[in-house]
Amino acid sequence: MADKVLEVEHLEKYYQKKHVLFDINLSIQQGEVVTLLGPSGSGKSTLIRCLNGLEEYQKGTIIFEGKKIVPTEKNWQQIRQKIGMVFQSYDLFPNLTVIDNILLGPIKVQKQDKSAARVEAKKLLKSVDLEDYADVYPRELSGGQKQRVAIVRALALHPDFMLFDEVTASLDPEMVRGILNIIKGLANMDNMTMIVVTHEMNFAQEIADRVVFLENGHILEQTPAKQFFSKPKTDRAQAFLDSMDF
Ligand SMILES: Nc1ncnc2c1ncn2[C@@H]1O[C@H](COP(=O)(O)OP(=O)(O)OP(=O)(O)O)[C@@H](O)[C@H]1O
Repeated sequence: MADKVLEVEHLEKYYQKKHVLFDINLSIQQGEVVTLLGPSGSGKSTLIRCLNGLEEYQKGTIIFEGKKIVPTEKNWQQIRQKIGMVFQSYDLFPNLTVIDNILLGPIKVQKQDKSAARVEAKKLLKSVDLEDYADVYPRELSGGQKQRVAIVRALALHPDFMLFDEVTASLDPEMVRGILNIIKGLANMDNMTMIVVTHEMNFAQEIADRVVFLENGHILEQTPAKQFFSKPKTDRAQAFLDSMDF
């Protein structure tokens, strides 16, 4: 049986008094691609931010590769380096060139060898058709190009686990396919474990091994993707799929 990468048990999350995640239980194996689906406001972003240590949580445990993720404890920065995250909003540093955005983490945080990290960054840029953009600033890039840089920046840290949060939501339609194809390529790599939050149902169907369906902060079902998209277990998930027009 494949190794367990992530184990979430009885997770509860509040924003002040607002209870937003309820008794979340989730177990992900190495190489598994999970899409996290659910209506707007159901808690998808909050859940993956908790998994990456970006949000504190109030109850339960998150164990990543055998280590507990607790944002208030010292070791979480180290654990987090193994988890790559790409957001809807790119979050590139505007005052750094593309290559410096990519190299910041590998060199400053991970202390990778500078010249080797640069060679690898260039290779990764080439893999997303941006080899000529290493020395430009983010403001000179289109949304799709910025998102490709953000993906490369995450990959340069050699993550074991990737989290994608609505990464095509801010993009013009003609940019979306290119980004989805890159993620699809990653999903097909052996041993790349990922959680993808998306509203692109055809894409979710193409890449997912399993669907986790969230509503109002509760996991209503966790179903193999094939089954989910042909006949989900719950009426709520069926209603969600019916509303998605795909
Ligand atoms: N920083 C915050 N402070 C207070 N409440 C928040 C905060 N962030 C999110 N929420 C609330 O938590 C709930 C879950 O939000 P979240 O963004 O996780 O949902 P989502 O499923 O990712 O939504 P969407 O698909 O629209 O991005 C919502 O009710 C939201 O209003």
